[in-house]
Amino acid sequence: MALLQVEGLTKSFGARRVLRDVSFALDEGEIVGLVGTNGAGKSTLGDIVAGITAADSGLMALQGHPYAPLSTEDARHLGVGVVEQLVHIDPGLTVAQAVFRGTAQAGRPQEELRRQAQVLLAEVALDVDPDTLVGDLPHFVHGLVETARVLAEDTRLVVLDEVSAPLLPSEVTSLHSVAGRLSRQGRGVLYISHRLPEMLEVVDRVLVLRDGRIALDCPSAQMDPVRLAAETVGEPVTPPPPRVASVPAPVQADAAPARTTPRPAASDEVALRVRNLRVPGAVEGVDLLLRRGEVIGLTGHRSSGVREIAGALSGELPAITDELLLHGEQRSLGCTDDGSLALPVYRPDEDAYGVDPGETIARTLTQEAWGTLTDLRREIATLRGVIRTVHQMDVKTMSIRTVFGALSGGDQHKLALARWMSSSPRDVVVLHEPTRGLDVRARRQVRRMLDEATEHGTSVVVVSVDPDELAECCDRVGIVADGRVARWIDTGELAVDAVRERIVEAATAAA
Ligand SMILES: Nc1ncnc2c1ncn2[C@@H]1O[C@H](COP(=O)(O)OP(=O)(O)OP(=O)(O)O)[C@@H](O)[C@H]1O
Repeated sequence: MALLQVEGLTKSFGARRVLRDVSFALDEGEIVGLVGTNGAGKSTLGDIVAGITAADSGLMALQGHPYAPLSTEDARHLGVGVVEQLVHIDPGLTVAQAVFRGTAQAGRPQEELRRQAQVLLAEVALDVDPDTLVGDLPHFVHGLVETARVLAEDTRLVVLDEVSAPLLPSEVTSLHSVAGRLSRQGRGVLYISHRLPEMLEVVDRVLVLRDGRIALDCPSAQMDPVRLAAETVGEPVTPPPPRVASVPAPVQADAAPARTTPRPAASDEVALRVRNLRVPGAVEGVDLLLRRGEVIGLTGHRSSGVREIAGALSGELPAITDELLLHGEQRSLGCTDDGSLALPVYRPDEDAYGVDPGETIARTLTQEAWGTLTDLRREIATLRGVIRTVHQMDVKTMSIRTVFGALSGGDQHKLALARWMSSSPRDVVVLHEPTRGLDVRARRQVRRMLDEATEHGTSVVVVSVDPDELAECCDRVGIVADGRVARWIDTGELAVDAVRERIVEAATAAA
């Protein structure tokens, strides 16, 4: 008997029919991957299973009994837990209180909860003091706190909605160990992710949600990331084009044969030169050279200093250098005078991206104040621009008057990034995880956005945990360890998966 049986689920939001006829089964001890494009309805399906939202029609059964949860509490009571894509935990709670909130143990003495929380946090490989306030934790940790909360309960089925999205490969491995343990205990896991190569390492079976239906239900052993990406979007997916080398590169055994429209090479002009960058207690002496039109990546473990390097460049952290040149001009760091460097920085997990979630797509993407559009031709051009962006980014919506907050997580991120890229000065920018939570097509679109920006002379520093993102977007990737760049990897003429492997290897070796 299946642990969860789903038959003919449908769900619409207004005129948008998201789930048309979804049927699948998930067995005890099975880890099942759920993939689909942004806005395909993965979270909606996960939310229905977890009692967050109700289906319009269709049936579910849990261990053979009719299952129609009225709320998350109801679902939890029946043995179904969820870690939502956008985790909201009261920042005033301690980690121990957060782990046990809403559970049967919540009323137990604090010291007991503290001890139990420590065990659960170790299980999700989270090295934080249970007395830490949630508000003092970095955002990426919240999903792991929620995962510990699910473990605290006697759940039979767990929905993990993009929990891996902000995690380093080593942290994803720990998450996978948790999923493996759940599976060995006979519990089921519905695992939603856009990080396909990693997902295929842990799931037993993969479901592709397309056009409101399960378009493919396939054992993971018969699937590879490229085919899965194609199944997700319903057409073949070409790898992103490489940078044109200014000097022809020697042919490599793992060179990518099929990439055709290359990104133009960066110019020789230096956009940013940093010598001996130091951030007290975190960065020991980093040299950076960023050419005009170049995209460099930086990655490393949480304590490697990578975030602090980015923080220093954006002027958020006090730092010192022996030399700092921005387009040949001497600059200073970490001070507030006119000569200080404060590179514009984009982060996907900033509160609602600085966007009002109740504002329409049209207004969100329109840079001018709405009331000032008095010239009809300009107004039409502006709205055309909005529609073009929505199309290019493949945003699933019925109208540009849809409010931003009603879009799927990935669609929100795409538009927020497009808005940010078009508004910030096109010079040198820092992007944190520009493709986080995006489907393969949207990732290509972001890559095109970066190509366009670099063609206009913008130079980019990408800070990321995701080896695929770094391999797809960057010309060079610096592996940061112990406050220094331990190694640079040239993505040059290599195939994306070969670059990815090198990044993972180098990052693991440097950790
Ligand atoms: N509360 C809501 N009100 C209106 N529309 C909604 C609501 N929740 C979801 N939708 C719409 O349902 C569709 C599916 O959203 P969902 O979040 O399930 O997609 P997803 O596959 O999880 O996407 P992503 O990969 O971007 O997270 C989207 O078009 C979204 O705009």
